[in-house]
Amino acid sequence: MTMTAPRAPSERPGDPVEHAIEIRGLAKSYGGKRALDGLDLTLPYGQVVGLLGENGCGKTTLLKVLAGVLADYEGEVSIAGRTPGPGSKALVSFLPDVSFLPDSARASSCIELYGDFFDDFRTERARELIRSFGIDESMRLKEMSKGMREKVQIALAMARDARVYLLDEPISGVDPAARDVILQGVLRNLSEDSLLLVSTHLIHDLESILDGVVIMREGRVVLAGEVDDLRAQHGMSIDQLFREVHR
Ligand SMILES: Nc1ncnc2c1ncn2[C@@H]1O[C@H](COP(=O)(O)OP(=O)(O)OP(=O)(O)O)[C@@H](O)[C@H]1O
Repeated sequence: MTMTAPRAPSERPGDPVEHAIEIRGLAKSYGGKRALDGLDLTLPYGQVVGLLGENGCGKTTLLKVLAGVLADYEGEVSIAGRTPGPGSKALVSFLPDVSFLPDSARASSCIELYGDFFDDFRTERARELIRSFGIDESMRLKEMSKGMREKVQIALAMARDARVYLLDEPISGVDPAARDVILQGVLRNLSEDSLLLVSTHLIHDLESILDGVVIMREGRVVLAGEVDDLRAQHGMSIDQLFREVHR
């Protein structure tokens, strides 16, 4: 499945286009269980794309392969022009769906940790985001609720100047009233030539910020496209379309 973006002004007709993500025939099994089953996907820079699909269809597995966390897969995968691995991690900001920061650390120490680790990390941006999400950076993570920890992790992921952001279920623990504040913070810090790929079950909350959508089923992509085109073609919201695909 392929999604296209308008040509950047610097590109000339005939130039080879570097896509943010290019995947051909991706397969990944856990023991005998097939989680990804010959998945094809091409995504351009400059978009916010929602990754949708029922429980167990392979969203997290796909994001882990793209992030360079899972290496034993079959097929061809390119992200930001590189094979996922140590070389791609400098260009790709990955937010996993589990808490990965030391529990006893204060948010301020996590900011320092990220600053030491990633050349593209912007400390002031992280501070501003954490503040705008209503978190006191002197708090320890273990004193925070699940939603507060999620906010810190989102702020850290978005404070990098990455080419591709991969967010796995970023706002599932955040209360509905705060979700808009978080999403606006995410968009505010997203450069126009980056790709943001975000997996979610909260289609209704995210639909307004999405340029594109990828719908997965049983380890493959069953539908991908620009949200405006899909809404016009099918005469329904993305939320309704998702339900139709899974009926
Ligand atoms: N570490 C693992 N060991 C064995 N099987 C796994 C492992 N991780 C995932 N699976 C299996 O791979 C399949 C895809 O799982 P994955 O977590 O990628 O789905 P998902 O679409 O992210 O689901 P959800 O929406 O529930 O988060 C599932 O059948 C799951 O049981």
